[in-house]
Amino acid sequence: MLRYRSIHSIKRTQNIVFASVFRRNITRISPSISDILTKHNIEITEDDLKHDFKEPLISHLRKRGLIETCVNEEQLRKDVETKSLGLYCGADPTAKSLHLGNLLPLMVLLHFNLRGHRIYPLIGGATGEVGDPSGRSTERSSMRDDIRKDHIERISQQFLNFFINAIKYGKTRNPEINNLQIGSQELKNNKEWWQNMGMLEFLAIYGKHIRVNQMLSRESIKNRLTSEQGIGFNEFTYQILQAYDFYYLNKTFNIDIQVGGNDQYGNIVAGVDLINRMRKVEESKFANEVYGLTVPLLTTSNGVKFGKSAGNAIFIDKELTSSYDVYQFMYNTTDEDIKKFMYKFSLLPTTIIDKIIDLHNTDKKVRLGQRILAIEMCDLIHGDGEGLSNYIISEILFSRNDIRGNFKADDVLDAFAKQNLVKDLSKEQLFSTNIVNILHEVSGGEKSKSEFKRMIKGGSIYIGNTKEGKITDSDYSIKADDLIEDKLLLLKAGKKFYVVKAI
Ligand SMILES: N[C@@H](Cc1ccc(O)cc1)C(=O)O
Repeated sequence: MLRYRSIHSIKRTQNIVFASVFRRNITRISPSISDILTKHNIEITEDDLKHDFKEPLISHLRKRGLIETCVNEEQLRKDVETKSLGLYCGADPTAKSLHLGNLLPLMVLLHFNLRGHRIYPLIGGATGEVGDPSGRSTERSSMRDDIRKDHIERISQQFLNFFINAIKYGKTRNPEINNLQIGSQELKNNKEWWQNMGMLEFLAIYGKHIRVNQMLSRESIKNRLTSEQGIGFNEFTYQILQAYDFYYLNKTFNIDIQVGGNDQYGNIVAGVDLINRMRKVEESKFANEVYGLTVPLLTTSNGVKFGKSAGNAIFIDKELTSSYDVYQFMYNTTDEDIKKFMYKFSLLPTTIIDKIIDLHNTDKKVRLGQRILAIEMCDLIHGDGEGLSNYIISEILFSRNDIRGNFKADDVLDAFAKQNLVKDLSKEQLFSTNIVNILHEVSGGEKSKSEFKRMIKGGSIYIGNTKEGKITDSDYSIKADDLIEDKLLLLKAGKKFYVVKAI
């Protein structure tokens, strides 16, 4: 039963009753998102919170659209519910930062981790030197050693931060996660085992178990063989390196599952094959089955690869892509893609996502779905509260909705403080002089007083973010009423906002 309606259809009195009933359940969720849900009368019940964890994990991941192919699915469905499994997913240090496209396999690791399984993100310190031909039509250009090292350090840190943050984020979206026994997380670098491997040793022990005809039949190789440029021996042998990684990790750390993008299918299967062949040779008896999982290649409804904006990747490193840009990117999601992306990247209960989407569909212009999706993505990557801050900033910049009454003064101050855009001024100072002096002061002398006077004449100075706040008199002095919650003053000069904290 849907216990919510569009805000437009609820009478004020009803609204208050609903809100107070709902708040009991919702307050256990972060205000970053619960305030919006409450405002739209979306109730979260205990059943909603428990629902996803009652589903068998593989079914749940399929429902969330996180699985494209699954090697040995039938057995995996059983093992995942009864055993503690280890999973790994690798990324080569080809760029300074992971990007949104890399997050999908990490979400699979995350869901397993929440249910107690061990996860091992792996940085390809060794494989990065060779270059994966998967999904590429041309050869990778080589990279300087010092640059690769720098990438390795950065991506290793991003891996660790991602999982720490994503789990924290998860707890703010579903308190049920606090009751779970979360699995361990350990970072690996395949340079660790490759740097001591001798070529002779490798060929003698493993070479004969790796079949060249199978290597030639992989999609990524076939395409390149027929290309004019051909394929270098390094890229041709890449799949062996990844196959051996899986074998080594399975034998040494009991890692049972490799997760990757759909273009990694060939490399993952190569690993499963090598493990099975070596087990026969080594006569290992009690070993578990091994598994491969690939996630779909994410494309948008416009047919472009997800995670790129004007051809550039959206990075998870804040210094390369600000969280505000992540928000804007996700806010531009088409209506058709919202559910798909929310299922994949949010840890909100799926029943709540369904309610959000139903409500979104009643009035798409409101862009409720885009807003929540953008908040979810920012909070997942950069921490709870980031999304709300960006939501507030973009509402102030682009919307005519009065922020007074819609946002708490502290949240607005917090949002702008993150961008270093809040200026503290004492109330005595604020109330004792005219608006031109205040503007001059808060702009840091960026514009002269006469320029501000001219702007007032031209009608482009406002208090607040609505038309009603237009200032027409250069001698106007700020009143207590102009402050929001007695502490926030928002000034708009042309396209620019100045945020003042009255102390
Ligand atoms: N080949 C993977 C990275 C990787 C490297 C080593 C592995 O063992 C696993 C995965 C990629 O390019 O995305």
